[in-house]
Amino acid sequence: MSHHGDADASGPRIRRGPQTLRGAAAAGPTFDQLLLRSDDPRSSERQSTTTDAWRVLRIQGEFVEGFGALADLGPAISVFGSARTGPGAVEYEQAREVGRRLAEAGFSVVTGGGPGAMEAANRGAKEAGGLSVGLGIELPHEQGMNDWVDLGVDFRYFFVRKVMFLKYSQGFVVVPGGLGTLDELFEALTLVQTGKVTAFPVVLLGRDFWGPLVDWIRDSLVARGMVNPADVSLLQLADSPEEAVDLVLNTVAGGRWPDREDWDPDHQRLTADHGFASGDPQ
Ligand SMILES: CC(C)=CCNc1ncnc2c1ncn2[C@@H]1O[C@H](COP(=O)(O)O)[C@@H](O)[C@H]1O
Repeated sequence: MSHHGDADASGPRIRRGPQTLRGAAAAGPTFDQLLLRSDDPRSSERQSTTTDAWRVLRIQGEFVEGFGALADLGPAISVFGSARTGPGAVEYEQAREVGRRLAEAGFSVVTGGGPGAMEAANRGAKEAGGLSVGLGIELPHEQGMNDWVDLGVDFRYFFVRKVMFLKYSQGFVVVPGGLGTLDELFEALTLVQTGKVTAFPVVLLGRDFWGPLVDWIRDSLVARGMVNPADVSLLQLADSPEEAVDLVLNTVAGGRWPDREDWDPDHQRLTADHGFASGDPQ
């Protein structure tokens, strides 16, 4: 599935939806770039309106494809982390162990499908015989889905993809990462804080890395009344992959790890005796 090396042979490539573009053809923008750029005020408004109306249909289609591909996923946990954490790094091995332990517990492992910590978690899941899922994103000069993804879905739009992480997993494990990782982490926290999703565990693996952020949230944001103290308790810190997986699964399961019998496929959630409400963003 990987196309590593292609870029060296024929120059950088970009993916635009189903298209792979190289050379002169790769000069164009991605779908996200097209959507998010402001209109040139001199261009005709009518043309922009027409283009965006069509774009809405494409966005709808992307939701339909994503929902269709993931509907039968079963219990799943998403793992987020840096795209730049390479094999051999402590964080890479930790993400791999998280993937492995989740798979051994019967959970599918969902990542952004890219390199680094995403690849590591997919790898751990696949090595343990679990279902390894990648929700990829079209990025300029992106390398493509990592080799350890069994079920891969590529998205053109970041926001559509983010809905999929929330809707089809019952908790997040977050290993060290940068802006992309922080975005995914804070989106989950905001949705829980505002009641858009409930009972959604978020576990941060790596106390040294995440501790100062959690301290800042508590000492600065909570102290100034900008964050409700109860919402900080949504964040759980873990020192090891084993602890991270225990924390996320115990929270999902209300103390007992679920198995497939406990899964209600019609509602994409664990059955009521687990106390698991919904991972479905409104
Ligand atoms: C080497 C490189 C930048 C590759 C980019 N390739 C990517 N492919 C898929 N998801 C990604 C990629 N970059 C960022 N993300 C998303 O943002 C998070 C990582 O961003 P960051 O490296 O922490 O900020 C991941 O959990 C993933 O969901």
